[in-house]
Amino acid sequence: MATTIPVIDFQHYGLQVENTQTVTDEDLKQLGEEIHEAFRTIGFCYIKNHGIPQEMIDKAFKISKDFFDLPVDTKTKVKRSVDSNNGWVSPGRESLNPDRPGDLKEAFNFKPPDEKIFPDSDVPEMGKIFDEFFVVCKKMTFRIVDVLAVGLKLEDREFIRQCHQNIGNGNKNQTTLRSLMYPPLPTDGSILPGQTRCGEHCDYGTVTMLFQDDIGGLEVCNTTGKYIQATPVPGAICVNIGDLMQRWTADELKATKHRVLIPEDEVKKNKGRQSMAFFIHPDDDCVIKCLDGSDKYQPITALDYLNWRFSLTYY
Ligand SMILES: O=C(O)CCC(=O)C(=O)O
Ligand SMILES: [Fe+2]
Repeated sequence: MATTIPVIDFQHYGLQVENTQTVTDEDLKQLGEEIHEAFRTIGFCYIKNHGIPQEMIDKAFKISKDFFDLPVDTKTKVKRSVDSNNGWVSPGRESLNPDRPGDLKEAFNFKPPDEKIFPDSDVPEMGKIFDEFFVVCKKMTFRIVDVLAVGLKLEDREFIRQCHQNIGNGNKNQTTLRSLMYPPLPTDGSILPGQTRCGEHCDYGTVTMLFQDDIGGLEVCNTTGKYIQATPVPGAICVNIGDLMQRWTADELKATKHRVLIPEDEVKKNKGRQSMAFFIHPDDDCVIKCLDGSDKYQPITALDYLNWRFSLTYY
């Protein structure tokens, strides 16, 4: 029974390994087994030694903070548009658990090549930093799905990677970098009953990479149905499976519910929290058909599936 989130060491297949030809089958098999076991049970793992430079992560957090600190009027100019999902999502706009009041968070979504979404005159470097970060996250995605293909014992080890070829081309793939800000919590009693930082939900896509600051608060539902802390592990990325991957693998892998509650600790309550999620989706026209041939779920394109999920989140 999985009651904790395992840490998987990517030292042999992180981005620091430039020439992947040198990676042994044995190393890949080991990683494949570890990631498969994590996603088959708790649906989450941490990846350490991933090779994404810490400096890049820090810069993306810093520039996001500069953005969220802008006045509401300025942020409103780059508000999320329904047709692209890109842009600013204002506080309370989303309830990831529709049974709860609006989440106490704001967010900024980016999917290239929509450069016009950045508030260039107010935060000049934002577009460049997000672009660079997106590219490196894409590279890391391929490492993760390669390992997953090995773990799933797919005949074609490149199959999942090929289904994600168009990441970064927003006209063909919906993979999105989302920066999140959970502001310090109001002390004036305005928090509604049941309101939280981020309601219980599963992610929609195949895989999510989550970068979080050191405040913590993310909780993951383990196999016993109990929520456990996904305490930030310095330097590690928190990685999880989304509903579409569960569907694709005919429930062999598990998309796990997670949430961010209001901290009980007064000091943490008065602090903001930041995280960044890279939500990975297959190419829009990729038909998601159960990999085991069971047809447990009807085949559906990645885009149709995502649009259906969005229609339940935003109304
Ligand atoms: O901020 C976090 O730690 C989690 C955010 C999350 O789960 C999401 O946006 O889907
Ligand atoms: Fe999530």
